[in-house]
Amino acid sequence: MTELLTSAQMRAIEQAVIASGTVTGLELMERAGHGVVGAVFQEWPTLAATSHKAVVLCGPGNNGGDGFVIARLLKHQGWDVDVFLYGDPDKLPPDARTNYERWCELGKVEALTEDVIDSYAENNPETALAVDAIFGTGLTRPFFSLARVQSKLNSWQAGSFHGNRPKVVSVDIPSGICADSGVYLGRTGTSLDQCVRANLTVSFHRMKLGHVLAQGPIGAQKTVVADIGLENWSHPHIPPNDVVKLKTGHHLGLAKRADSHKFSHGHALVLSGPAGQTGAARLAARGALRIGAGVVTVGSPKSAMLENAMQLTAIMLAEVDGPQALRRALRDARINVLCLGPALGLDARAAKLVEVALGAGRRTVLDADALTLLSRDAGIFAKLHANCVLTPHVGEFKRLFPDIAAKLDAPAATGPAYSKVDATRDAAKRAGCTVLFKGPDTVIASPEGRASINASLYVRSAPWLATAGAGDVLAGFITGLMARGFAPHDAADTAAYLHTECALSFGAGLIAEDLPDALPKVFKTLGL
Ligand SMILES: NC(=O)C1=CN([C@@H]2O[C@H](COP(=O)(O)OP(=O)(O)OC[C@H]3O[C@@H](n4cnc5c(N)ncnc54)[C@H](OP(=O)(O)O)[C@@H]3O)[C@@H](O)[C@H]2O)[C@@H](O)CC1
Ligand SMILES: [K+]
Repeated sequence: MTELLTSAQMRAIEQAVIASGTVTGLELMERAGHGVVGAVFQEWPTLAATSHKAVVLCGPGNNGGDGFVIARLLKHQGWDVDVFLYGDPDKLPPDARTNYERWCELGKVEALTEDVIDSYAENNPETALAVDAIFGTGLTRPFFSLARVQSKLNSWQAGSFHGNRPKVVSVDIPSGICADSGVYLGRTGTSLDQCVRANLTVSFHRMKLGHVLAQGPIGAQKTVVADIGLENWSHPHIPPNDVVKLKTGHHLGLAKRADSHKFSHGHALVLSGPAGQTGAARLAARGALRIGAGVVTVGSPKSAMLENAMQLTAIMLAEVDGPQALRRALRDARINVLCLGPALGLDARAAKLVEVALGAGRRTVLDADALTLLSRDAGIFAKLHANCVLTPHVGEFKRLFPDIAAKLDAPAATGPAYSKVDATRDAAKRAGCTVLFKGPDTVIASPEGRASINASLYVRSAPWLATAGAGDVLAGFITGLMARGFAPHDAADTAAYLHTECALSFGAGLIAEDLPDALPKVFKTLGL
């Protein structure tokens, strides 16, 4: 796990460390500049080998201040550096102003206007590096007057000026992206083309939420984090649940004890749909078994018993034709988790099964059709409890929480914009249970405000996961982990992490059946 910070949290950390007297804001800015230059040289060793030409675009705040530091450091290494400033130098905040003045001893500063890039790119084809230090975590509203600068920077990088393609590095976050939401703060209806698209983004201390949410990763392309010496100042006065965690492969708690037996790892019951619609439940059941549930049973309607029996081996089969049968099955207290939804159906039987399952109060994963049933019946929705996990994709989320989804979809005119984390937290609070809101930026939130993200982004990008049945397997993974005793939130974020790892491990050509079977290899990689 690592933390993803908001702008306000980053500012609080920065202010606390400065107030402690251990470091000044100016020193932090210097470290930030060094961090960017170091990251650039590491990313492109040819740039480190000899001096080149760079253009540094500075904005009116401390992001611009970092830009002046970078310009100075490159100049000291023999680079030819041109610097542009958007805004009035006299209005720069103190540390940025100091670095502006230090730069002025080395070179000139020209005004950054809308048309700068056109003429600059025409006249400076040898430029190897463009530094985007226009706005960072302080961007709170769209900056219309520079919209052309951003889009021209993108075309330049794409080679539209005589084929010259400078590398673009964004300082902290691509200018235009809201650091708290990843939302591009642009003119309504403008395209993302007008957000800076970097080749590399260098953030400080921790990634911000905007690096993994919404359009942030499209702008950032690749994000690295520079250490600016704030490590022991993680989050003073910031309540732990306010800090969003990015799931990583550390401390997943997946090892099994040598002296355990199958029932110490729980018994999951996955309810199947009618004949002809049984594959999804079996995918979920296989996922639950592979991830380590001790026993998994598919509860099948009478009509589908033969169909299920012909395709199940290690997974058990029980006839659960309707709500009465489910009540009977639940007399077995060893069944500690239920999974409902994958191709369950949308008829009265299915609705009744969801109602009975929720009434049992056991750990319950609700996916697919079960989510649609919840969105149709407020009475059933009201039965959700803290042991449930909902796993909506964006369409299901819209049906379940239409007002929250509308707020998330509304074009953002100001920052911090309402984010997917905000939306998932609000949804979890309303539902009274854990919500896993799927996407490349899967957000998991619980009613008390805890939130984490599984990012299938950057080097973990897993486009082959967009395949039929992958969601059923994810529901099964969560089910299996809850059977093993994981709390709902932990089960959901660990399952989402492993789901992506399975896709990455299998690679191209992945179909849903491959996901559970990729788990042993993933476990081995994790040292299990
Ligand atoms: N935190 C740390 O530990 C460290 C932070 N560091 C660096 O500081 C950066 C944060 O600096 P920051 O707070 O000064 O914000 P920044 O992004 O430069 O912009 C704010 C300025 O832009 C203005 N402005 C905003 N929107 C606008 C618009 N649409 N159009 C026009 N103007 C607009 C806004 O004006 P205002 O809203 O006040 O009117 C204000 O003047 C951070 O990203 C990192 O790079 C590092 O040095 C090391 C340690
Ligand atoms: K920037």
